[in-house]
Amino acid sequence: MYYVKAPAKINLTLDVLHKRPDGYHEVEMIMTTVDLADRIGLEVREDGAIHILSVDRFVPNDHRNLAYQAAKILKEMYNVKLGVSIKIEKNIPVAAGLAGGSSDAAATLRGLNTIWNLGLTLDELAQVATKIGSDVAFCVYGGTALATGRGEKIQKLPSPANCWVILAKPTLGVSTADIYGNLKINDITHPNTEQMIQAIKKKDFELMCASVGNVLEDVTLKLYPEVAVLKEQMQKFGADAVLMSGSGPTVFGLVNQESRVQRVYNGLRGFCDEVYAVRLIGDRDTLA
Ligand SMILES: C[C@](O)(CO)[C@H](O)COP(=O)(O)OP(=O)(O)OC[C@H]1O[C@@H](n2ccc(N)nc2=O)[C@H](O)[C@@H]1O
Ligand SMILES: Nc1ncnc2c1ncn2[C@@H]1O[C@H](COP(=O)(O)OP(=O)(O)OP(=O)(O)O)[C@@H](O)[C@H]1O
Repeated sequence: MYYVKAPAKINLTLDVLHKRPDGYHEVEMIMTTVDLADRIGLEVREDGAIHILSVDRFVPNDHRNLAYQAAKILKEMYNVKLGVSIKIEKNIPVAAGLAGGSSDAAATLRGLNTIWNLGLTLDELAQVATKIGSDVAFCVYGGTALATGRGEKIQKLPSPANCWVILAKPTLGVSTADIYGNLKINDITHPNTEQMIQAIKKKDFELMCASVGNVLEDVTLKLYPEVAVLKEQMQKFGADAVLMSGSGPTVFGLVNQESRVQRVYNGLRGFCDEVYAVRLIGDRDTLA
């Protein structure tokens, strides 16, 4: 079995510029990977079939799985005769705003490139990724990046100031399409993406905390008030910056002092079953 790591992402910023004629939203967002990861095991099959093995009851075991779709598209595009068995060990919460499915698909692309001996570059794999979902291209590279277009155009950024990330996921899943669908374009407070880029380049933790922003947050908070409560709790327990990731409902807190990590983590455990204290990975080389 050949294993590949599929880390979760958080959005340090997420801005929407306008709605496009194709129904997608033109975005400008900064994403970075954290060290909460699924593990994808791949085994070549001589019969050409694609099989998914997953024990998580929320993760589909068939063609609906994004890892399955990744294998199918890659196989068709490059006329591969071999098949694959894909084992998914799920650690990233599902439908959480952490790109779990997208990262599984991206890891599958990277892994198949190796075990099917395709010799493709990451840029070529990212092209394939855009056919699977908007977040998959970013997940092919990992690290930290500015994503534009519908999320598939990736410009690499250096890794930000290192810090702890507390993730808290309430027991509800959200539909990304619903959240974008409820966004009122004329009623948006835009985050300062340029300032966040400067904060990352200077490895300035305080400026990074001052620059976080996600225009989807208000939409999700209105639909699910429990997410707002979680945000307040995270602030109260002393995180330096608190934001919802992606379309939610996971809320993350940035903390740079190790002594405060435990306080925020323990405080939230009282309110929320799924709490994780992880570190920013931020650097794409860690995927290699
Ligand atoms: C919320 C984020 O996760 C932030 O990173 C992404 O923008 C969404 O990425 P994703 O889950 O990979 O999204 P996709 O699977 O491509 O799209 C799901 C649905 O979200 C909406 N969608 C997604 C991306 C985008 N730029 N505009 C949209 O309006 C569309 O209704 C689409 O049908
Ligand atoms: N490998 C996979 N892991 C998890 N969910 C998957 C996978 N493949 C397909 N799905 C489906 O995708 C849905 C969304 O799951 P996912 O965990 O990717 O959401 P997300 O973290 O909100 O993604 P994003 O942040 O990219 O919007 C799930 O409800 C599930 O049915």
